[in-house]
Amino acid sequence: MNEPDPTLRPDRLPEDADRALRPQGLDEFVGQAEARANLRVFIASARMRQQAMDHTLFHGPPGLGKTTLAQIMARELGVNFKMTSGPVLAKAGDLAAILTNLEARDVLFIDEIHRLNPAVEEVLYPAMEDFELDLVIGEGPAARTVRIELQPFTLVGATTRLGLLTTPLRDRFGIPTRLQFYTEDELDQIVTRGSRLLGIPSDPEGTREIAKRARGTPRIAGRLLRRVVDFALVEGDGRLTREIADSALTRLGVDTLGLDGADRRYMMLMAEHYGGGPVGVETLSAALSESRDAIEEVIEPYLLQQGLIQRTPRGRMLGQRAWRHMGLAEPQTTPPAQSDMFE
Ligand SMILES: Nc1ncnc2c1ncn2[C@@H]1O[C@H](COP(=O)(O)OP(=O)(O)OP(=O)(O)O)[C@@H](O)[C@H]1O
Ligand SMILES: [Mg+2]
Repeated sequence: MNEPDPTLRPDRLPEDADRALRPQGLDEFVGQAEARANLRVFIASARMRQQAMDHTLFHGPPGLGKTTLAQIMARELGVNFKMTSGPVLAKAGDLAAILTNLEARDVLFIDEIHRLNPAVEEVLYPAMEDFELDLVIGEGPAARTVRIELQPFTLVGATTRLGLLTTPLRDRFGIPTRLQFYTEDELDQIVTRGSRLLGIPSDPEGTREIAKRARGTPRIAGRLLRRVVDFALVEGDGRLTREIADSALTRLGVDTLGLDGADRRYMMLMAEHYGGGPVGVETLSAALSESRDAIEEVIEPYLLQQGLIQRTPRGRMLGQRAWRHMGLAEPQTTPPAQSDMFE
């Protein structure tokens, strides 16, 4: 009677559950209301004018839907989607080959665009601005430039590090769009939709528990949902309940704020070794054996958004909320520079 329905076994879940959960159109895409409303207008306008949509840059922490939105743009524009990434484009010729193969109005998506090699970036400027390619043929005094006309296209760039983009590149995007962390309600909708797509019955309190602990990030919500479903099938009766979600997430080391082991290690280090800061990011990176990039791109944005840490000119500081969350007493000696901050 309590045997799980065999058709719901985890190994019968869609092969690529990540792809299965990916929204296909703007209407299915939850959250980012402002970005979505603007994109809807720009897409409709480009279609009416029958022109390539303006170049678009998505920036924000990982897993918030940059790649998904780029794919949706191509689909809604009714054009091809070509995808590459900054580190993959080693030589100017690599990019030239891709650009010359684009059809009119196609979307070219370059992920991690802050990691473009400068020589490749040079090629991108005239391509973005005038749909032209200036290729240097030969070397030394015999070198000459040939100009190749390109089809008008839309470049969609994505980056987790806006600050690392060069100004000339950044300025060539007509539509810069910052993606925000999702609210609990939005994540709840995403989880509810996900469990429906996976064929798993869910209680509202069950999906809510995952939403609360998804770190504001749809990719994490999807991953946690799949793990909770595993527990629901194997240890429960196949239903996503609050109890199952809570016990599964706790066993996975995801706490009530959605923080994981890396987040807690970061906060505990600051509390126990640096009295709550200020601490420089290089120091934290060395002590945690985490790359500076991982700290700045993955760990810190959510802690900052949650008011668990602050960034000051002298380094990172733990916020009051972090001390409370860790169940530790905040040291009483407030450094003078912080004395104008209210308790
Ligand atoms: N608004 C949304 N609604 C539902 N699911 C979403 C939404 N945004 C993202 N997702 C899901 O979250 C996952 C991550 O999205 P995506 O790959 O687009 O993130 P990203 O911003 O490109 O991340 P990265 O910076 O790591 O490349 C995907 O599986 C996608 O289906
Ligand atoms: Mg991506």
